[in-house]
Amino acid sequence: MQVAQLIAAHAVAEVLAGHNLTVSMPKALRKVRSATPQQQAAAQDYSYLTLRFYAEAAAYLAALTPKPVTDVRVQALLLVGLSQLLHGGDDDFTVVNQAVEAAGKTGQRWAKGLVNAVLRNFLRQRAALQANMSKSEVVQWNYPQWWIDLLKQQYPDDWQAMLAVGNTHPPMTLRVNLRKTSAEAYLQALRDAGIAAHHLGGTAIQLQQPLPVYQLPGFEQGWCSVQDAGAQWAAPLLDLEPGMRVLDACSAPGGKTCHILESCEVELLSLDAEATRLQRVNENLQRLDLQATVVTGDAAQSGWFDGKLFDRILADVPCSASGIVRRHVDMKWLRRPQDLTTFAQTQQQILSNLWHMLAKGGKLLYVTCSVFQQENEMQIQQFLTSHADATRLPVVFDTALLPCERMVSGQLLPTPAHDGLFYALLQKQ
Ligand SMILES: C[S@@+](CC[C@H](N)C(=O)[O-])C[C@H]1O[C@@H](n2cnc3c(N)ncnc32)[C@H](O)[C@@H]1O
Repeated sequence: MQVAQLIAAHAVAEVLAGHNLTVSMPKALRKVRSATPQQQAAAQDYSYLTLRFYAEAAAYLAALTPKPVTDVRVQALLLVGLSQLLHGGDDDFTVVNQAVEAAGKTGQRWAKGLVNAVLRNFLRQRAALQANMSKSEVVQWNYPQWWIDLLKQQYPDDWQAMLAVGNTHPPMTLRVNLRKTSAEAYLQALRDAGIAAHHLGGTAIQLQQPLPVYQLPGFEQGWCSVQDAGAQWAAPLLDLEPGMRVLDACSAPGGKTCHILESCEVELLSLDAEATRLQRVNENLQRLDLQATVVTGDAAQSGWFDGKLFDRILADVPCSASGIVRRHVDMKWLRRPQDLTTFAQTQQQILSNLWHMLAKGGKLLYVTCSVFQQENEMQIQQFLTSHADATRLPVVFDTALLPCERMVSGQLLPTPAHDGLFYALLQKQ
């Protein structure tokens, strides 16, 4: 798997240079076009592993190299190898041998010798290195200090569990399309296909192991979609009735748009600022055999609005993604504390603009996949002080329908069963 390590090193180096993994991974894969699907999948796994445990791997690398490694690709390859030795399931010597082979392909003659020496020294000195390893919280938890401090302050009872769950493999959860099948029938179809899964409740089924979607029974026929259980709360909370005019204001790739349409016969406008991301909405609508009006537009502006008020608005606003960090491991290292202020401003602009488009008596559901209160509770408090015609309704999660293991006033805390999302329901007087 030296090819996989090499691709992972390309991707990790790009992230450490400030680029998103969603852009860096395809770019890294294009550099090694001969990689098999298995090597590509392994490269993805190694990149995630390295970014999940980056602070720890970087601390070991610093302890093992008297001078910093200046070549970014060789440095990234060492981080990949160390992460595999620390937290991967592969045999130690296979990891080292493959990393040495991969180093030979970096174009640096000295790289093979250095990678060999560093990784073998790690294996030899592991116990002593571990004993002397930094006890800093950054190394212990593998998050930046500002992130740890903010969670400590905002969740004094839960911060450790939240950090720990963010470092685990995310579950793969499906939403069964009740227009085509039932949860019981789909569970049986999975069993018949030899796929282990269990019913979380309502439309949510969790797989024991993640799988490529083409292996899922009836995926192309629209029997199911991939959607975290926490995200499956949006459609039920909207309290939909047939014939309602509904806006999904930040809709791409269309998970919640499609869930709304699977749940109820409504007239839906699916808006997003990014035209390329809206292609995914169209693909999902087509696969699931659903209809919506899909429009490119800025939810913080009104140019796209035809003046007909909406009965329901879903505002699944752009955010830090801190509640889904186990799915977007690069975010821990790419986000900066000041980003929260920028997101909060955009979120407030979107919320205020959409409020004018809501009919009297109508409901707006504000959603983020963040756990930071600047984007969540504080945002809603600020909105309520400046909008006297807004009433906050309680967010009631019906746990007979779906799991909601830890919830604090609309804030779903991330758990093994679901991601961390925030929900606030506002009604116009
Ligand atoms: C959290 S994602 C939405 C996920 C989607 N609701 C789903 O369930 O699949 C946020 C989306 O907001 C879009 N976005 C960001 N700024 C926007 C704006 N000003 N107006 C409309 N959409 C925006 C992004 O392109 C992104 O697709």
